[in-house]
Amino acid sequence: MAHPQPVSPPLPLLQVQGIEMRFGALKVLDQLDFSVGANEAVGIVGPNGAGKTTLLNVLAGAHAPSQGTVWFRGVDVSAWNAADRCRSGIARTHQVPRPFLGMTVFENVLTAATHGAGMHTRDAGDRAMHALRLCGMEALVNRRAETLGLLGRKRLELVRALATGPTVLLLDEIGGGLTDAEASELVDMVRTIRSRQIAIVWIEHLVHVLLQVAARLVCMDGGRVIASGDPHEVLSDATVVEAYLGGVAA
Ligand SMILES: Nc1ncnc2c1ncn2[C@@H]1O[C@H](COP(=O)(O)OP(=O)(O)OP(=O)(O)O)[C@@H](O)[C@H]1O
Repeated sequence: MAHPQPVSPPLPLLQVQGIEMRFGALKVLDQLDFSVGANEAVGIVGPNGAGKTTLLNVLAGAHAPSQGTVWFRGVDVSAWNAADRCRSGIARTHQVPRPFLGMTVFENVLTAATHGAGMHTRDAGDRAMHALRLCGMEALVNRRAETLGLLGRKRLELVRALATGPTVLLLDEIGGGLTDAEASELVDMVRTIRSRQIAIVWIEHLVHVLLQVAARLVCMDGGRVIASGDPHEVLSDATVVEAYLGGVAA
């Protein structure tokens, strides 16, 4: 009789293990472990200074940690820089959108596809238009980025990240400064992106916005993960309530 083969759990898509990140004497990430699975949507919350953006920078290759390993699709990418990681499928947005202000919306997205993803101009043009259409920004292609308001710049930031062809998208507080109605538009865009089987890691202080997308919530404090799991369970965890919610349950 054939014996059943042991089934190994799927490898995480993107994973960090034992990460320590210091800025001089300040230890910002402390033996941190974190992972996101293929197609997963993970939200990250935590008090100011918890190390959330620093973690995103380590995942994206913008910071080289003093210790620890970063794995992407089972490959050790710890020594890869941000450009190499972007080309391999790790895209990110910044807390403050950074479009090329003098360029049009289309040129901004095209540049993401050519420089971020390393595509040739013709393929990059198709990729850029596809990303713009997917996110409902095709009517704005000829607008100069400097004429866009905050929501428009945030939407453009998302489209630029999408145009690099990511497998995982790292979002840093894209909801900040928006009204609830504007944040809903971003949520719709992120959901559309999710529907293309792109994993999401989203840092956000607007928890009610984050919960519309995140299937798992991670709470960080003091450079460590203090809770991870079902969002509502994490938000009622006593350690999270104390560290993040000022002692008052969400
Ligand atoms: N480049 C840097 N040089 C020195 N210190 C830094 C640097 N980047 C971050 N820090 C410090 O590291 C700590 C963590 O910062 P980080 O931005 O990762 O926190 P965060 O959890 O994202 O906070 P917030 O919610 O306020 O954005 C803070 O004390 C910050 O001042």
